[in-house]
Amino acid sequence: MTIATEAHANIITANTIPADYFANTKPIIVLMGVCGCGKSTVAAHLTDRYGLKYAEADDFHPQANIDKMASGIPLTDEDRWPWLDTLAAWIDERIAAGEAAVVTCSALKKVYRDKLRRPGVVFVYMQGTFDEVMERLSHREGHFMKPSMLQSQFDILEEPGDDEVHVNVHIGLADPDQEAMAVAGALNL
Ligand SMILES: Nc1ncnc2c1ncn2[C@@H]1O[C@H](COP(=O)(O)OP(=O)(O)O)[C@@H](O)[C@H]1O
Ligand SMILES: O=C(O)[C@H](O)[C@@H](O)[C@H](O)[C@H](O)COP(=O)(O)O
Repeated sequence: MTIATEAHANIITANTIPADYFANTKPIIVLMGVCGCGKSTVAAHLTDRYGLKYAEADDFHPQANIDKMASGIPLTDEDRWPWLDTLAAWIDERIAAGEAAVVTCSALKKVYRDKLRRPGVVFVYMQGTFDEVMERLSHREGHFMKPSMLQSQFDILEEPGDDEVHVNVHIGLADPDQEAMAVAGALNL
């Protein structure tokens, strides 16, 4: 059980999860947003606390995609479709096994999220300004995705709409554990 505090409430700026959404399904939490917004960090806190299965979408990219991004070239839709399909297959396995899970995936466009959308899937959108995310990215070391790629991610970002089951997390207000607790509170984990 999560004790949500007032501080946690400020971090969550939208929540469109229907009251009975998890009545028959376990939550599949897709942490989404541009590179460097904090998806993997929050995922680590959530999986530690709740023992959830975890998929990092970067691990599902073919090497060619990683090499392309590492050389400073954004992926195209064609690069992304098969990658999203393998991730969707992983989600289907969790649903078939009745397992709750966390997935970290940029899922920047609605059509990408449509590939992952299933009953029980909730998108947790980590929302920040370019400057807020750049501040985080500029301190991250040892990652193939360089800060110079951030603009290309914002260029194609489509924020989740009210017709999508999602929670918005306002980044930059709290440390990662508090962000994870806020997410857990919003999802009633
Ligand atoms: N709540 C936070 N406060 C401050 N820094 C954070 C927070 N969450 C993540 N970071 C830092 O921001 C950087 C990017 O986070 P990361 O989890 O790698 O993002 P993503 O998985 O979305 O690319 C990392 O250096 C991480 O330590
Ligand atoms: O669709 C894409 O362009 C890629 O998925 C891209 O989003 C990349 O994989 C990550 O952004 C880099 O990894 P982090 O998001 O973990 O920084």
